[in-house]
Amino acid sequence: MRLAGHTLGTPNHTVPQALSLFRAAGLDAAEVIYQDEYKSGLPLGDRHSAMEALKAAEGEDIPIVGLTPYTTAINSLDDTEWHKAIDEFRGAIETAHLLGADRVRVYAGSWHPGDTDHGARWGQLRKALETLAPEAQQAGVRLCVENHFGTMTQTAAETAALVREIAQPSVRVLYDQANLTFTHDENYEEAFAVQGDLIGHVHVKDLVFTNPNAAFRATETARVNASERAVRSRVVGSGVVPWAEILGALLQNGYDDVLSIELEYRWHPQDLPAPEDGFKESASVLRSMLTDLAKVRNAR
Ligand SMILES: O=C1C[C@@H](O)[C@H](O)[C@@H](O)C1=O
Repeated sequence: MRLAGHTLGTPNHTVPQALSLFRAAGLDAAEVIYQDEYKSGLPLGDRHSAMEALKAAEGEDIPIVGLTPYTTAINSLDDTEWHKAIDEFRGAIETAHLLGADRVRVYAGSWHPGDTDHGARWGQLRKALETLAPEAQQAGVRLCVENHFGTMTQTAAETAALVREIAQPSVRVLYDQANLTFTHDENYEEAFAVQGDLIGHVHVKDLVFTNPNAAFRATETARVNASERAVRSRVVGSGVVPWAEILGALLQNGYDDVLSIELEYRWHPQDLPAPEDGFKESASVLRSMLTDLAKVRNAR
């Protein structure tokens, strides 16, 4: 497996500074946010910033393997909004190609309690992915639909259903067990049962519950706001997500690729150590879990 740092964890670093931090933390690669006005991200369609990031990535020997747009309007019923969202994804695919990154995160539109027209919005989402899939394929990029609250694929079952409906190799699942855990959806065994064969990318983070019985609620998509949280973010290995077992299940399902460490320092810095320490600790915990798994496998 290759360990990547996600720039969600480095809000106060420019992209080149974040790449240097990831190298110092012992990581192998980077996933970079693709969004305007975020210090640790690449602005939409900004070729110059992308080329600077590429130069820094080559200098640090930390390849940028993924981009993370925050676009949500791919399930919009408004034609202008929908086309704008498609164009944003086209920009992300083109930028990923320029950087040599082979994956782009996809939010399955926007979907919140009380929203209506599920069928029509799902149709727009399908149309968006069917439009973008061949373009992504051509660019050597896979579109990874995340298990994510505030979208139409909060659960693993919904994510798998969408990806199976699209049925294109360039559209895969972005597996995020921490999201599934704090929304009280599938546990890892249930998640693998429905989407284990579809995984194209993985986000790694951890948490503890402050109130395990509180029903999940999020009015936003990019984050759960402070007043709605029933969890605290933790460094991988010090929360409730069973990462050693999940890594074993990933390998068993044939996923031996990037694990992207998503320290949620951008949103919840009070819960986490400074990124310099948080990424180093995460890398060391994950490497030790992987070493233990390799020992067990070799002993068979
Ligand atoms: O799983 C996630 C949690 C959010 O905090 C973050 O903004 C988002 O990008 C994500 O992937």
